[in-house]
Order: sequence, then C-alpha cells, then structure tokens
Amino acid sequence: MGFIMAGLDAESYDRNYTDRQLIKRIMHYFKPHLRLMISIVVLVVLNACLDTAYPLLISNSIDTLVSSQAMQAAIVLVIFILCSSALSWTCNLFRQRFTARSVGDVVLQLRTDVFSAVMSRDMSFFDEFSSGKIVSRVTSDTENFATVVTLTVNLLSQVLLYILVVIVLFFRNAQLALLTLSIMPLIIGVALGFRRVARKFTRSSQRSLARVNANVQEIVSGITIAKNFRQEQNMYDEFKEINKQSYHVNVRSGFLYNGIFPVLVFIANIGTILIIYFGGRSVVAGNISAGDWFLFIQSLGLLWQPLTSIASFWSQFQLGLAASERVFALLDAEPRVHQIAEKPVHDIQGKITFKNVFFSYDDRQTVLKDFSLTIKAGETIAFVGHTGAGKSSIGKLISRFYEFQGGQILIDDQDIRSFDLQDYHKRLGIVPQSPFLFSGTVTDNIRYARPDATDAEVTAVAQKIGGGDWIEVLPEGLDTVVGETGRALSMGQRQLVALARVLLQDPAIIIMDEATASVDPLTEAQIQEGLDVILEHRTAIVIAHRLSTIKHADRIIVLDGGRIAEEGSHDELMQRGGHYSDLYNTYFRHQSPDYKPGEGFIPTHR
Ligand SMILES: Nc1ncnc2c1ncn2[C@@H]1O[C@H](COP(=O)(O)OP(=O)(O)OP(=O)(O)O)[C@@H](O)[C@H]1O
Repeated sequence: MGFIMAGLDAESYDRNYTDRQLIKRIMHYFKPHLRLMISIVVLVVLNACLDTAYPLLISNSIDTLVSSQAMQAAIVLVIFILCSSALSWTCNLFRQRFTARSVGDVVLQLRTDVFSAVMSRDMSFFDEFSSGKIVSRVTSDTENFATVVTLTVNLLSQVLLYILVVIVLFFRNAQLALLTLSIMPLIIGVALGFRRVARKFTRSSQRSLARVNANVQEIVSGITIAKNFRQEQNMYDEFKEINKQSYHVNVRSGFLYNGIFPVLVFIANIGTILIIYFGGRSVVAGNISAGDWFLFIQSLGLLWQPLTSIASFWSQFQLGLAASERVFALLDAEPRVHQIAEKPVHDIQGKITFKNVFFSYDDRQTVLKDFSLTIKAGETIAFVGHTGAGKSSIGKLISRFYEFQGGQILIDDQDIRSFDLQDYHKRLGIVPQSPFLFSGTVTDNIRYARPDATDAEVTAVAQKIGGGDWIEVLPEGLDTVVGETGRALSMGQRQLVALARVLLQDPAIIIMDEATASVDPLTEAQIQEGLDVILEHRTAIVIAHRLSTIKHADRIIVLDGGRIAEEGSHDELMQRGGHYSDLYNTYFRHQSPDYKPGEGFIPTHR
C-alpha cells in the first residue's frame, strides 16, 4: 500500500468539494447553452416514453393474440412497434449530437479558463508545482470532465425510463410491482457503498497519471544533461518505478470496478427468478394475463439497466468528478501576491527602496531579514555574493513574482503593492540567465517585447546591440528561425536576441541575471556593447557574473546570507580587503586580462 500510494498526495492548492458544489459549478458552465440543454431534456423525455412503450406494445399484442386470435390487430401493433423504434432511434441520434455539441462548447470554455488561470498564477506557483502536473490538469482533466457530463445526460435518460416503467408496472399489477422493487434497496445500497471507495481510487489514479506526465516532461526537457552525465539508466529506472506505481494503482481500481458489476448482476438475477416464479403462478391462477407476465419479465431488464449501468460507469463518472474537482481547484487556487491597489503606472523614474524587508519562500528558511537598500533612479547595481546569498530573490521581489512577508518595497517612493501589475511589468525589463526564445524567427522574438513594433524598429534595435555585426553571422539574418527554445542559435546569439528584445521594450528598470555560460571573445564584446546601450539611463539590477559588468557598475553590493555585507565601487572594496576581495579572488580574478595562472591571491590589504 505504501509503495502504491507514495508521492500521490494532493497538491497544496487541492481542495475537496462536495458533490453538490461540483454539480453547481458544472451547471454554471452550462448556463449559456440553456436552449440546447432544454432540447436535450425534451429528447431524453421522448426517448424514455418511446422505450417504455415498446414492452407495453408487445405485451398488448400477446394479450390480443391470446384473446381474439386476430392477426390484423397483431399487424397493427407490429407497425406501431416499428414506428416507435424508428422514432426512438431518431431522438437518440439528435440527443447525442446536441450533447456532444454542448459538452464540446463547455470544455472549450473550461480549458480556456484553466489556461488563463495558469497564466495568471504567481511565479511561486510554477516553482512549487511541476509543469507536467499542471499540463495534465489543462488537458486530460478537462477531457475527463466532458465524460462526466455526457454520462450524466445518459444517466438522466435512464432514470427517467426507470420512473416511467415503475409507473406502468404499478398500474398493471401492484403486488408484482412491489415484488420487483423489493430487490432495489439492495442494489442501491451496494452501489452507494461502492461510490465512497471509488472516488478515493479515482483520485489516486489521476495523480499517478499526472506523476507519469511530470516525469516524462522533466526527462525530455533535461535530456541533454541526462545524456551528458550518462544518467539514461537512472532516469529509465526512475520512470519504471513511477510507471509501475501507476500500473498498480490502475490494476487496483480495475479490480474494484470490475468486481462490483457481477455483484449487481447477481442481485438483479435474484429479482428475475422471483418474477418468473411468482408471476408464473399468478398466470396459472388466472390473476394476471400472459401479456402482463411478459411485460414484467421484459421490464426487469429496463429496471436493472439504469442501476447496473450507474455502477458500471460509476468509474468514469467518478473519474470525471475527480477531474472537475482538480480543474476547479486550479481555477480557485489563491494568489500569493496580493496587491492592495491597482494604480496605473504611466511612467517610472526607477528609484527602488527596500525598507526592512523580510522574505522567505517557505517555512524552512528566511532569505531576507530586515533588508534595507535604496537604489537611485538610473543607477546600475551589481549584486555579488556566494550562491544562495539571496541575489536572485531580490530581483524576484522587485519583479513582484513573490510576496514578501514584512517591510516595504517602494518604486519611486510608492508602494509596489499599489501598482497595476500589468502596467508595472511593462516598465520592467527582465533578462534571465538562460534566455528563453519562442519558436519563430529572430524578428518574432525581438518583437515579443512590443507586438506592434514595425520591422524597421526591430531592425533598428537589433543594429544597436553590438553594432549589429551578430545579425550578419545568422544564416538568414533577422529572419533566421531560432528553433524550439532557441536551440538553433548559439548561447551568445540567444543572449544578444534577449538584449535586443529588452531594448525594444524600453523599460525603466532592468533586472538582469547575467549568463554564466562563457562565450567567445567577439560575442563577449558584442554583449558588453549591448549592455552599455541597454543599461544607459535606466535603473539596473545585475546579478553579476562577469568582471567587466561589475567594474562598470555604479555600485557593487556584496550579499551574504540575505544581508548586505559590503558596498562600494570595485576599487573601494578591493582596498577594504573584505568579502568582496575574497569573492574577487575566488570567482572573478581569472576573467581579468591581467590574470596569469598560478599567480596566487592578489594581496588585498595594501
Ligand atoms: N523557489 C524557491 N523555493 C524555495 N527556496 C528557494 C527558492 N529559490 C531560492 N530559494 C532559496 O533561497 C535562498 C536564496 O536563493 P537565491 O536564488 O536568491 O540565491 P542567489 O544568491 O541568487 O544564488 P545563485 O547565485 O546560486 O543564483 C537559497 O537558500 C535558495 O535555496
């Protein structure tokens, strides 16, 4: 059991909804399709009436034949039966078509809603939850939701048929009708008992599928690293384990679902035996006609059918309900970044103030403790520090990707929490460490920053980065296709595209996580020239990895354990001989043109 359920816990944003809440939410999605739904209900009623008429007509024809031996009456009944069957078939056809249409429309809407909910989640959400699991909520869970609705319509038609058949039976013979129904509580009891267990099993089965998805997605995304480190076998073993878990969970649910069906059929057969025995006795005693006896035997099938099919498609029904629960949980996930107002942001000078800020990602560790810092408008700040010192976290807070727990962050002396975030993000340029390019051309990727930019504007910004020489090297210039995630370009070229993109955006504040990947000296020079253009007249927060950037910065801030350990210019800090000079000797000195290997540490106390 431990192995089977391991890792299949709910996500922290998951919640349990009651069936009523779920049905209410589902109904809400059907409201715009009211006319179609009414047509479906009318067709369902018609269908049920016609299906009830079928055994009734046969029963009558038996009685007519027995009493009058008149073949003519039987022929008329045969024609009636034919007509009712044809009508029932037509109703069914239209019902299925209308259902498919309305369900399709609802899934379209639901998927759009889920997608936009995913897009509006904070960055913390994507850090915490694997993309594979999010993908399966948007795709397969919304699909399963469609199944639940189709099944509900089928169920509705069967329940209606059930009610009509019961009414007819009571009119024909109350005693036999009661006998027929006596077995129902047993069937309902078993089906309800099964219902409770089924939901639990279904949830596990969906979670295990999401786990398989997440694993495959991670492996495919990291395949280069996996192959590089020859980790194929380990990844294969890990996948095998997760896949096996999914297999066990599914086999267990399969046993449960397949086990319930024969039990219900067995109980139903007991009912058939009772009717054959007691009904037969009544016919012999002359209490009921042969036609009525036939009607009861024939109707038994119609009565058991809804109950047994509820149980048999309960698995899918549960799957759909559990899926809708997962979809709604994603829609309802609480945002963690809270704005107190939505002031429009027209222009920003770029002054940034941290006032006694406390920040942690989770309960485990406080990343920033009572952190205070003022960055002047137009200033370039280089953050340096050992890994895990909190450099990127400061960038993420300025980007408003994460919520801080205490203190204040001010932009131009205004609370960052009071801005309209969409407006604010337009004034904020972010250059991540490994630039992500979307499939398309170089032009498409630069234009991503401002879709309404003309070709001339795109070319102009591209020319400004590194004098535009890098474009000539591209096989088709700016029309070169970059491939998935920019794979067809070199790392240096991707960085240049990212710089051009941010230049087109023309933000007031730039947050740059400088790339650590080394590039050839020519590209390095082009990047440096590009940076000079971009950082001019803007506030820039650079998580610096290159000595040249650090030396060009107006101020260097050395972070250590989420606190400012030192600040000043390169020369000042080197003079001081503290944290910075240690870092310089460890990380940056080899980048210096004067560096000679084997030279030892630069004396820092002069
Ligand atoms: N998404 C996250 N969830 C939980 N903890 C995180 C997350 N991101 C970073 N941390 C933790 O916060 C601390 C600060 O991380 P941060 O990324 O800001 O460091 P950094 O100085 O930028 O390091 P590096 O130079 O390696 O990028 C680290 O201890 C890290 O483990």
